[in-house]
Amino acid sequence: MIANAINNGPDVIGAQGPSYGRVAGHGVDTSHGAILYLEEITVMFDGFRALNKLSLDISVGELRCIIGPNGAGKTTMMDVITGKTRPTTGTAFFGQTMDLSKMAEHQIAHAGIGRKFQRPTVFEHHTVFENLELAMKADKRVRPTLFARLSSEQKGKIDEILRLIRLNGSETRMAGLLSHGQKQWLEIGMLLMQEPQLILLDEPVAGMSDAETARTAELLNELRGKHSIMVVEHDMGFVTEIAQQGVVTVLHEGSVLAQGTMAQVQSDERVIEVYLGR
Ligand SMILES: Nc1ncnc2c1ncn2[C@@H]1O[C@H](COP(=O)(O)OP(=O)(O)OP(=O)(O)O)[C@@H](O)[C@H]1O
Repeated sequence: MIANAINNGPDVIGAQGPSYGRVAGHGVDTSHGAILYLEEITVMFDGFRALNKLSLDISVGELRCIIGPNGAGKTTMMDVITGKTRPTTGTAFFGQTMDLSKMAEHQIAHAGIGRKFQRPTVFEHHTVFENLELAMKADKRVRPTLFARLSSEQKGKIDEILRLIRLNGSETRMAGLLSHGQKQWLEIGMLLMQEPQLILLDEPVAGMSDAETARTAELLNELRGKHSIMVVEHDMGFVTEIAQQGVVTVLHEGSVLAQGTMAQVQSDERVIEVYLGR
């Protein structure tokens, strides 16, 4: 199945854009316009339905925000997408051909789904630059060993990402000395180094200052259209900033309760009742 997908060849969109900014490629067949299809996914934990016939599609280049009350199933959904949790029933496809339920976690990561967990996990005893370099070299598609010199193209890519994550000028700082927000940006940069086709961000602004949250919104708005991104977040101000006119999905009790623009879901009585009106 994976081999077939790879044979479909690259599907590079936005090749004029920045080198990290490829929306699709590396063999993901997105010919029907979607990068992710979840269909009727149910996850049972000891008789409890964490996901209940959840169906959701993400389009190529879309920035999708997922909101919903605690326990709605948001993390479980990301666990299904990344192979950490297997669906009890239902199907999950990456592009047209990759059946995520048949792939191991490392295969899914290698196929191009990158996930950032809530807590930053940077290499604290390495510099900002080294963290980005290590992320690039952890990418199995890149051949050189850890000790190989960086090509000018690779250096250019790191510089571009440093600017994007607002850490240019801080490249020689130890990552352990960065603020919480800067560590989160660095980790987003490390994800971008690997050019994932789909990026999953779990509560990226939790614990950030207001200024850091605003800069994170700017950062995500810069990534808009260049990557397919799914963001789970409780901070409604932040979601409003990044959702713009795009689709926001509200999860509740393991399924989609409502879906639409931020304005539409904010005025939906059911959403107010179970989440926003609390
Ligand atoms: N491994 C597990 N075993 C049993 N129940 C689980 C397990 N993982 C999650 N659950 C339950 O499944 C439900 C969905 O949890 P999940 O963490 O996906 O929700 P969430 O929407 O991410 O919540 P939050 O906003 O608090 O992070 C919760 O009721 C949770 O207690």
